[in-house]
Amino acid sequence: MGGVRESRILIVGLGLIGGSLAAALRAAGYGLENRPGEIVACDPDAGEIALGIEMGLIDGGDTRLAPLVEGASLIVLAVPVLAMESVMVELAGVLPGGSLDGTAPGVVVTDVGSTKAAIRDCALRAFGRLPAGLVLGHPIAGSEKSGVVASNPRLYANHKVILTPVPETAPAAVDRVRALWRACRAEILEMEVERHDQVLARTSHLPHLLAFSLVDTLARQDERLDIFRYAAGGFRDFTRIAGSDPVMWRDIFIANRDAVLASLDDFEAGVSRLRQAVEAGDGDAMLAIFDRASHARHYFDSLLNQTSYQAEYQMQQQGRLTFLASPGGRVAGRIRVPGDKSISHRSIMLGALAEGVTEVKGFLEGEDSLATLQAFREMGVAIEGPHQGRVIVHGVGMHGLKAPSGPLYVGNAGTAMRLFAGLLAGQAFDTELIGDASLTKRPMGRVADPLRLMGAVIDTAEGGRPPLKIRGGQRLKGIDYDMPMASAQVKSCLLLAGLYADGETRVREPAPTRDHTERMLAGFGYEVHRKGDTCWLEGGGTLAAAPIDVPSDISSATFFLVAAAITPGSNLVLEHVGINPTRIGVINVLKLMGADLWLVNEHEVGGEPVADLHIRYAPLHGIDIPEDQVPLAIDEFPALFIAAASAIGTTRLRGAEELRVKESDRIQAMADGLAAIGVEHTVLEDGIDIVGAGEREVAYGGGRIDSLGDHRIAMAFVIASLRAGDEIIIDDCANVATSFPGFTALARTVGLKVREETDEVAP
Ligand SMILES: O=C(O)C1=C[C@@H](OP(=O)(O)O)[C@@H](O)[C@H](O)C1
Ligand SMILES: C=C(OP(=O)(O)O)C(=O)O
Repeated sequence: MGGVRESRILIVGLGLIGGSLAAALRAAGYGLENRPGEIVACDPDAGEIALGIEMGLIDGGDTRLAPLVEGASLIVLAVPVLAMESVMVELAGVLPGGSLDGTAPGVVVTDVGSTKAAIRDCALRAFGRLPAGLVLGHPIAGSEKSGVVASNPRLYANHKVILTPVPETAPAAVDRVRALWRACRAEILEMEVERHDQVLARTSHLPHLLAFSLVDTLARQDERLDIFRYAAGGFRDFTRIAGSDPVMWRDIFIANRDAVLASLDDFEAGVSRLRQAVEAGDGDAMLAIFDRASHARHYFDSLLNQTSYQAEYQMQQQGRLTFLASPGGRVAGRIRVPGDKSISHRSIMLGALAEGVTEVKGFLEGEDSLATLQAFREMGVAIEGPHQGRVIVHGVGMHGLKAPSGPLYVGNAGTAMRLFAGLLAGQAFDTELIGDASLTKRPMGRVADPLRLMGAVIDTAEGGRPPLKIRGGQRLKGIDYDMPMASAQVKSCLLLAGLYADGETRVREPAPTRDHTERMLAGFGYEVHRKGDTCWLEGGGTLAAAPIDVPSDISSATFFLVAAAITPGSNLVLEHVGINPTRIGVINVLKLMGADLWLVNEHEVGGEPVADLHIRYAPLHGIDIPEDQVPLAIDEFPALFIAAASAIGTTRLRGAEELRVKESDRIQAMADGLAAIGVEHTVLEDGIDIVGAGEREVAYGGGRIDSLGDHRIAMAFVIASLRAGDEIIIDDCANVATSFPGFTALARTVGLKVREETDEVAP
């Protein structure tokens, strides 16, 4: 009976909640056969006690509290919220002084009430202080059924129990209550009292109030209850909880009055917005609301079921997805990798700001671009899809975005955060941009500083890191900006802010960087000028929706290009890959190294050139990578390092310090991984020298790699397995879903021997 060391548990109030607790403890073996432990219950209804004994849930009970308290080590108060005070007053009278001081073997008291501030205040009145042995708690589980007869031993399994200890609570007492709920197989969280009440007002109390009210309203309108005969599934689903215990719910609404009223105000405002949309026949507004709700609902589902990439992302937070790549094999076939991440982000951004409806094909359904999509939904844009790469964005125009109700979360996506910074600096409302742990370490001063020169008001955390707090309603003015680094994200950020600025915004880049923003703006009818290293636009124009066909991402294709380039016997075609001249550094570098690589079927889709890339194995040679290729291949270096490790001779990279501020420090992360598989190298501040394997068939060993949650590090070492002598195990890989969902499955179809392993959830 894992961890419950109580000699006697007293449950006060033997209804569904108390009875189910007894049933769950019994199911876990507590007090059964010759194991120690006893469960007793107090209830004003002697019939419930008798039933509890008959059902084998409790060993004994009484309608009076005092006789049961002696000998009880843990007391669980499971009475309606408004009955708590009288029970606590009685307890304070019968518990010997000092027994609730939180020290072992003192008594611990906990409760299961649905509101916490009111019960804490009761305790304060009853005991004259908050005893150290009192641990307030709330199992988020229930049923519309009531009474001990409805007890269910599985009621709490995989449900959350929120404990709300206060500063006075003894940690040892919290541990004992945790042990109780762990035995019921519940998931235990801790929260502050006030926060608990606000959260529950929204997620539980409000829906119950609505269900009671809807059923009552309809029942009044139809005294003979005829309409219920015709009620469809939707009615049944929505109103199931209106069958819940009335006394319990009256007490909850009295006890949590203020938080419930606040959530009801929000709800009424929401209903009235929807009412206006229905009244005006405003299909776009309705679609925006329904679409946002539908996606939010699916998101909750996937979180609960732990199946989607959002859940994978959660796992990644705990570093639990591992790739295991067996050595050897060769690559052959014809594949299409997912859509371009940079273009996907921009398709949603410009589509949202355009007049009209933008249809997107080939959209990357990866975590990064989905974060951008979700952020626009939160700013009131109706977006249909994605369904198999198709997305329909109902543009709201340059000034149609609405203030989101909370911070915008962009996950792992540097592109999203930096481009949003510019776009949001020009809005009338305040926003906050937040990201995951990796993004929170990345530099944002590079966008915040020039945006401030334009008149934007932006706060960052220390060292110019996220979160970014952007004050709306500022008048922006165009600037002439010399970028200190070659960054397409900074350039794009400033151009997007420039759309809202007075006059011209000019950006000079020290080396050419990807120009998807400029091309797409032009495709949406917005004039962008370029002369030499400078591009500029004039603020105040409008965007006209245009269809977008997103090519396959050359950065994702790179892993397979390198795979084929390093593996004898390989022959592979990658279809419909974007070959924008500002992105083809990897093709140039591989060709310089001697790769047998050529392009077929070159054509243009929606302003972006594409081609099928054909590659066959040919021995690679180490080279000094030309510095002008660095920005054109910036995301491709992790894979190119593997090409270098498999080549004949040494490859030298310089001028690539930007690699240190990506999802990880990619120079160091790759160097550590190369060291783990025995590849000789020298790390420099702005680059690396990598000594290739020469003509050896097995180029290096196997080993265990930490991807540091960086998708490109993870995928690079999967490719390395083709020339490894032993298995390569790569930890912390869930972030591969940010840019390349389905990577391992696609890799297997062309001949890689890679599988995924997910650790069990730690208790
Ligand atoms: O603009 C873009 O879409 C991107 C620009 C590059 O970042 P920098 O601008 O920081 O070089 C690149 O690394 C990133 O994956 C995508
Ligand atoms: C650097 C990358 O992306 P971002 O900056 O958008 O996080 C990348 O995908 O390699």
